[in-house]
Amino acid sequence: MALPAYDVTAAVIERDNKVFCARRAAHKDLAGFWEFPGGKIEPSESFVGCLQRELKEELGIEAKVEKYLMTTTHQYPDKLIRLYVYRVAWLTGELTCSDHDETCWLPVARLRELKWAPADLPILDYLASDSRTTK
Ligand SMILES: Nc1nc2c([nH]c(=O)n2[C@@H]2O[C@H](COP(=O)(O)OP(=O)(O)OP(=O)(O)O)[C@@H](O)[C@H]2O)c(=O)[nH]1
Repeated sequence: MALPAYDVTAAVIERDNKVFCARRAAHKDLAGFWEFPGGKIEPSESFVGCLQRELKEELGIEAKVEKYLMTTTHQYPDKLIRLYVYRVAWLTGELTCSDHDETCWLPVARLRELKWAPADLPILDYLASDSRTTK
């Protein structure tokens, strides 16, 4: 039987030359793994609309989705994830985390110190080679 497939958006938010990282909480799948904030696209929702909604729900911020960066696909044992990654500017709102159990800001060169969700590893490669991202 075919595994379920999900379209998921994820945000690379940079401030002061550091990237925002969030750890999946104990009640979630992939608990303890780090990820970029975002979530599953709901029916008839746009990718940008999904990301803005998720960032409002999870972090309490209004965000401007600035640029599409990449898509990465990963087959987990129980599902296929297609991750659509965008560079996002944090516009307003105090960043408070309701969905993750830990967060941090790291320069791109240090992102690999965290244990990332396997689907995210190509994103780290992308950021390391992206001239716009501060290393
Ligand atoms: N948001 C996000 N999800 C990721 C990343 N990497 C990755 O493998 N995923 C996977 O993509 C899926 C996103 O689901 P989610 O649980 O965060 O999304 P959601 O809040 O919309 O869904 P829910 O209502 O089922 O909890 C999870 O299976 C998660 O493990 C990432 O960097 N960001």
